[in-house]
Amino acid sequence: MVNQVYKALTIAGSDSGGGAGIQADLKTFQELRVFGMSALTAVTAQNTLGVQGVYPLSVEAVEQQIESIGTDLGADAVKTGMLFNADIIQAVAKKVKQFGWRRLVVDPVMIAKGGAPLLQEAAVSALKTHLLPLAMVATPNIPEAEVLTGMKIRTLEDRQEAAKQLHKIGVTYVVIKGGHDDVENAAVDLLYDGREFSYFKGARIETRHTHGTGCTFAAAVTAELAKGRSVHEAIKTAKAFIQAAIENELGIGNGHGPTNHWAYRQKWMS
Ligand SMILES: Nc1ncnc2c1ncn2[C@@H]1O[C@H](COP(=O)(O)OP(=O)(O)OP(=O)(O)O)[C@@H](O)[C@H]1O
Ligand SMILES: Cc1ncc(CO)c(N)n1
Repeated sequence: MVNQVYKALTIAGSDSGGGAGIQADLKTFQELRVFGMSALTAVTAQNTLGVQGVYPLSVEAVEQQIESIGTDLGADAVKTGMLFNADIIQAVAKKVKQFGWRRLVVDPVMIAKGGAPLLQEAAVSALKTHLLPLAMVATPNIPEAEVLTGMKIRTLEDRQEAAKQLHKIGVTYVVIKGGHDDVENAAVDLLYDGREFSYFKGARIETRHTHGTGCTFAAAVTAELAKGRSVHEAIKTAKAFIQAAIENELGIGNGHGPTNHWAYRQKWMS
């Protein structure tokens, strides 16, 4: 007998270097035993040193890929990453509504670690108007939460206030990640569900190999949601997944290397 197959779709950009974007998402889905599908929004020429080129796809190409998946395979959960421009964002929102996808994780990717823009400035308002209100979970890092709310986030109280604002926009569960906030050698992610705050804490690891941490974390949340887990459970697993992936660095490339997507599985096998 075939076990139940859970399916997740990622709508994002390709990272030729394999550490972030579509590649990180599909690897993470696979590691968590979820069948991964993809709709590409852009191709990036990228490695551990930076982004050398960004080549967006047409709106038609994005829509058709989603249509092909939605009309046949279906998806138990959907993640968005790099969407690049307002037209693509609107098209993705339209398709998410068309197929009634409720388990939607929006990772509002804006800039790569080296500073290269992965979202046009004019597209921020499209994200707020069209896509975030459909999100079950949104996973901004602190700089992204600042852009989305127009706030400066310095303290934990600021982060809580930003989470409340994003909840008002229509995000059901807001996660503001703490990778950029060094508090007592910990990396603490905050979750707001509209009523209370929860905190997911991990030891901060001193490493330069953090390329794709955000994509990998959000992909792990998506995979767990595809299996029907609660948002709290999904974030707990995602935090353990990214912690193992950062701790067991691969040390490849000459710059900010990728995380280790198979570390979490090895931890349970050894
Ligand atoms: N040095 C670190 N040690 C431990 N955990 C970390 C570290 N850096 C990031 N994390 C964790 O990794 C996850 C992703 O967080 P981060 O804030 O780095 O995302 P991001 O900035 O969106 O990543 P990306 O560079 O891929 O865009 C979070 O769970 C965060 O707590
Ligand atoms: C394609 C792509 N998506 C997301 C990120 C953010 O890590 C990246 N560097 N590249």
